[in-house]
Amino acid sequence: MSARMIGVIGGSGLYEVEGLENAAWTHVETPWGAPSDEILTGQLDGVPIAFLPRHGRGHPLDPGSVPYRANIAALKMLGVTDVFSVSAVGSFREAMAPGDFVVVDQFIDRTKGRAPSFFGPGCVAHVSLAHPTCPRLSDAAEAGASAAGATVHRGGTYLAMEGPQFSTLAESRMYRESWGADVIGMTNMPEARLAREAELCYASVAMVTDYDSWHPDPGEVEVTEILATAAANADKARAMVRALPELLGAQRAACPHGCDHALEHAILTVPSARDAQAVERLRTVAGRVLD
Ligand SMILES: CSC[C@H]1O[C@H](OP(=O)(O)O)[C@H](O)[C@@H]1O
Ligand SMILES: Nc1ncnc2[nH]cnc12
Repeated sequence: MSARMIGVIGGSGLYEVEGLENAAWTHVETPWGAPSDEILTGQLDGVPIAFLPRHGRGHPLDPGSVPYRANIAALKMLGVTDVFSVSAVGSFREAMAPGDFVVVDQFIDRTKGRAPSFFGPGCVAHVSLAHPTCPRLSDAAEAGASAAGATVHRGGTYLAMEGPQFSTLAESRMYRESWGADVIGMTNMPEARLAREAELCYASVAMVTDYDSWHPDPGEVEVTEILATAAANADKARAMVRALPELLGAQRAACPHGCDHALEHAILTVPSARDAQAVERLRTVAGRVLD
């Protein structure tokens, strides 16, 4: 067993959490720059917790400008072991209605030009991403969201689009009918990839805010509708976060799904061929396998 620290990345409509003991906003600098904002640290029920608003307080960052590598690296550097990502999404399924929560388990990545990896020239690694979310954390997310009174759907495929514009009607129909996506958003990729590379357990809680553009009613996505639904959901999201420490506990057994050992056999570059600067940067997220 080892000490647990819960990380929460808050999406559109969730810019802070309440009730933390010893709450403090902390600046963290990483080899990949500064994260989206300062990180709110403290304890809930005796469990250390770190909260990061993905778009920054006041929402200055669009989905393509979010510093995904710095965000994940900063959480790792603070000692976070388990990451809950909270996001606003459009729904491709009638049954996943605005206001519902979906505990996502798969992704389709349609983002463009975002740095997808901590690794690269000088230190090459290939981690498995067949199962990009952690079932143990997803169990806790599902239980926490249910306890918060949300209607929760367990499992779903999140299509990550580049944005910032919403999808065309043709894209929306294709993602829904041909690609089998269940929800759509703009931020869970490369976030989930990077969490895996940093050996962090990662669960994604998607809060449905709209039916994207495939649905005849209303037939268009309006950001005002999204923000109104996200604001109405924010209390449930905060209640879910408050439930997590008790559900998970302060001590953590190794992940039965191997998230915390994802890099075990992933680094291909032999020590003698590694770039010293790349390795120095990587120590913050992959020190376990580099030291
Ligand atoms: C506010 S509308 C679009 C915006 O909302 C979602 O943000 P997040 O995933 O951080 O909750 C979506 O991905 C877009 O960034
Ligand atoms: N319909 C939608 N498309 C992309 N991102 C979203 N976030 C919330 N609703 C969305």
